[in-house]
This record gives sequence, structure tokens and C-alpha cells, in this order.
Amino acid sequence: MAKVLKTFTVDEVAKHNKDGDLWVIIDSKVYDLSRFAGLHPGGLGVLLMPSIAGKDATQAFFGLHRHEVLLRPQYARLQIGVVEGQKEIIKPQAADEISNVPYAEPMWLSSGFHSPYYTEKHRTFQKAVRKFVTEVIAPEAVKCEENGKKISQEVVDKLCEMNILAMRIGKGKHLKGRILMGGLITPEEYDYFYELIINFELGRLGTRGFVDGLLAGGVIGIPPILNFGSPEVQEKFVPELLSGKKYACLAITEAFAGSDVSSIQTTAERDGDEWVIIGTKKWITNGTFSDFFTVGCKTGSGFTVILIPRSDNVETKAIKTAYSSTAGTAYVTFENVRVPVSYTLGQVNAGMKVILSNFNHERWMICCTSLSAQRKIVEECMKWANQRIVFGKPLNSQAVIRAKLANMIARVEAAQSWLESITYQMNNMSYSEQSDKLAGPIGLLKQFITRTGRESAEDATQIFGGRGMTQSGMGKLVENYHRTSPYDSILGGAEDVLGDLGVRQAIKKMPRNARL
Ligand code: HEM
Repeated sequence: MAKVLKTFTVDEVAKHNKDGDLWVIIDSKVYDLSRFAGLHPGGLGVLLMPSIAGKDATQAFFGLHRHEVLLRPQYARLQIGVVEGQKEIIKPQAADEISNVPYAEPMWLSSGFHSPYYTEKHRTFQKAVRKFVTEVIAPEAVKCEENGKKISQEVVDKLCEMNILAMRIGKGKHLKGRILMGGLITPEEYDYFYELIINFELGRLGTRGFVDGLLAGGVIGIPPILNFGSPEVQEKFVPELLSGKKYACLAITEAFAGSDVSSIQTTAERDGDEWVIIGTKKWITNGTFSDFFTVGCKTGSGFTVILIPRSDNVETKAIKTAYSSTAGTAYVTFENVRVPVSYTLGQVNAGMKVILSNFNHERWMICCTSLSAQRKIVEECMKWANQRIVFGKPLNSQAVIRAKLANMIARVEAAQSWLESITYQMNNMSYSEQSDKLAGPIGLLKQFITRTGRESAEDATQIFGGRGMTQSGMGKLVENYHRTSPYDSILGGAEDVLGDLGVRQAIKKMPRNARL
């Protein structure tokens, strides 16, 4: 039964203003802090200040805590009543609600704005994905980001029931016959804007390690199986991978070679009908918990991609990095691993084609999640600069803060327009056309998004001050973003290499008759 809340006058509340008998008002609600005060993480003294004890502490509270503090059950139950004649103003966002903070949402979602790219179905889909992410994924994200554990099977099962993993792999035959997001759209209707929406909803979680832990290894490790595996290999492994019963990852990078894929040293030698693989791989996302490894191997003077199931000869060790170990970042060792030659993905010595065709989609996905995380930081800064009082005025009354916000907003809006324009091209090009025409633009876009992301992370940290360096409390999302935004500039291809790729591709396409 819901607790019946009493009504108090401001004068009644004011009488409870000392240690042992301490009430405060926050946003029209009356809290009895008498017993909690001694346990308060911010100390007893601050609560006994004459401007706080027995008074309306709304402004002081929201200058020091995130709203979610009041929603935690152990604190929500401190509320004993409401103030007569007052109404609650600050409400938590509903699970599928759009933020009305300016620039917190992409323009197409903002009330009163329009877009040529999204239909009503995209809007319905976005609402459903946001609800799912808020209700099912977000609580898990916060937990795993903190304790570093792998995403739970329970959440993976729910995710795969909606076919979110399958949808994150893009359009294609793997979606055939699947019920997408509980039947909201058909596989035939599915396009890259739906996928963009999923990536955006995940990116705004503000838990960067977990976003990778959320089977990102599969998102990049499964496509080579789908596009280059033999029908038997696909039939054998894809169903359990897309249903989340087994996990996959992409294992290309080594301590010996990162962006320079041709320098890798893991070897695969043929012995009858088997490959014998020896070597190591480093920084492999989801590697610690993967059952399958899509591995780049040197085969003589060539390069071949081979699917390697986990066995006793495959060892994975967690690598401690700056982001949460929930991502499962691993050092992987292959010690004379034997797999059938039929597990080759694509042609022998044609592995570069397999890897390059995979890159565009991976980089585009990083563009989506990274930009969405950057936009979330704009929202955090807009809110903080509005509610934080300094020198007697809101922080956003300082011109220097507004200048930072202007730059942050311009960066996300510019990137959003470019990303949506590229996504539109993806929808209207075949896979091979995309590889030819979009590798350059996607490389340049990724460079732009990750570089501006780090600039925004810097600006946000300056706006939040010390709180932007603290893993809990007001600035926790800014701290996470500042610490982890460099990941996006490295994963899927280092920023400078991608910028260079974009320009090299453009140079290659220069018309022979071009002259000033
Ligand atoms: C229902 C009432 C309150 C609850 C449940 C509460 C709870 C908390 C919690 C959980 C923290 C740890 C930091 C965080 O998670 O955000 C905290 C910190 C703090 N609280 Fe409160 N608090 C309450 C009211 C107040 C009020 C009225 C003040 C007024 C001055 C205050 C001042 C502080 C300060 C100064 C800190 C440290 C902030 C920091 O480290 O940045 N609290 N409080």
C-alpha cells in the first residue's frame, strides 16, 4: 500500500532544525533526516547549517547531488510529507521520454523540429528502444561498469529476444524471419537509421566500458562469419551467436601490429585438413568471455581470416585498461590451436578483403555511439551550468561557460548532420558500393567525431571542475566520458590514420584533368 503523506506548513517544518530532530524541504517534499544525518556522506555539519536545517534546501541540494539520489529507495523513504500548497517541479524522466533540455536530443527528436530521414516508424522504434535501454539495460550498465563483471546472461537473453544483437550487425539475410523489437518493424523495413537509433540509445548510457561489454565483440566478430563463412559454418555457429548463447569477438590487433594489419605475426600453417595456429592478440574486446574468435592470421606471405572456437589451447587473460573490465578486454594466446580448414572465412590469402569490408560498419557504429555519448555530455553541461550557483548566480551567466557550451553544441550538431547524411548513403548503396565510396568519408567522420569528442570532454571537465574528476556524484558521466573518450579515437582505427585514409581516398579519386 502506498505511504500516505502528511501535509506540513513551512512553519511546522522550521521547528525541526537541530541534531536529532532535523527536517528539510526539497522540491516541495519534506524529509526527516534526524536519523540519517549522522550517516550523511556529505557530513552532519552541512545539514545543521541555519540556511538548511528546517528550511527549503532545494537549491543547495541540487547544487550538490544528482536527482537520482532522492530516488534510491533508502533515501526516498526519508520523505515524510509534502509542503502545503507547493507542487513538485523536478521530476525524473519517464523511461521512454525525450529530454526537453535544448540540444540534449538530435534535432529529429526535438519537439517542433523536422527531418527528411526518419519516419513515424523510426519514432515508434526509438521510443521502444529507449524504454528497453532505460528499464532493462541501464541498471545493469551502472552495476557492471562499477564492478567490472561481464553483462549477465539474463540481460543478454532479453536483448536477443528483441533481436538487438542481430540488428546491430546491420541489414541483411541474418534478419530474415526474426521478430524485431517485439514485431515493431519487419526485417524488410529495417534500415541503417534503425540501427543508428539503437547505437544512439546505447551511447547515451554514459558507461563506456559497458557499451563495449554489451557484445560489441560480436557486432564486429560475427559479420565476417555471415559474409564470408561457408554455409555449413554459418548454419553451425550463427544461430547460437545471434541468440546470445555463445559469444564472439574480432581478434586482429597484436602487440606487434595495430593499424598496420599487414605486420601481424600470428601464423596459421596447414596440416592436412586443419590449420595450426600459433600467436597472440592484444586489446581484444569481449575476449575474456568469448567462445569464438574471428582471427587474422599470416598464411605464408598472405593474410587469412579464420574462425577459432575456444579450446584448451586458447588462453585469454584480462588486460586492465582505463575503462571498466566489463568490456572483457583480453590478451589472447593461441598455442598450436587446430581448427578445420573449412573454418576459413573468405579465401585463403584474401583476408584483407574480409577485414576491410568489416571496417566501414564498425567505424560507422563507433561514430554513432561516440557522438551520442558526446551529446549526453552536452546535456549534462547544460543542466549543470543552469543549476550550479557561483558568485550568487547560475554558472551559465558566465560568458566563458557559454562560449564553451556554444562550441560543444556546434560540434555535436555538425557531426550529427554529417553522420545522418552518410547513413542515408548507406541505405541507398550496395555493400560493395559502400566499401568503395564511403570508406573515406566514414574515416574522416570518425576522426572528426572522436577529436571533437575529446575537445568536448575537456570543456565539460572545466565546466564541472573537481566533480568532473569524480567517479560518483554530480560529474560521474563527465568523468567517465573524459576518461574513456580516447577509446573511440583508437578502436576501429586510430584517428590520424583514418583522417589520412579519407584524404588518400580522395586523392585517388581526383579527376585527371583537374587544374586550377
Ligand atoms: C534527502 C536528503 C539528502 C540525501 C539523501 C543526501 C545524500 C547524499 C549522498 C548519497 C551523498 C554522496 C554523493 C552523491 O551520491 O551524490 C551526499 C553528499 C553531500 N551532501 Fe547530501 N543528501 C541530502 C541532503 C543534503 C543537503 C540538504 C545538503 C545541504 C548542504 C547536503 C550536502 C551534501 C554535501 C556537501 C555532500 C558532498 C558533496 C560532494 O562530495 O560533492 N546534502 N549527500
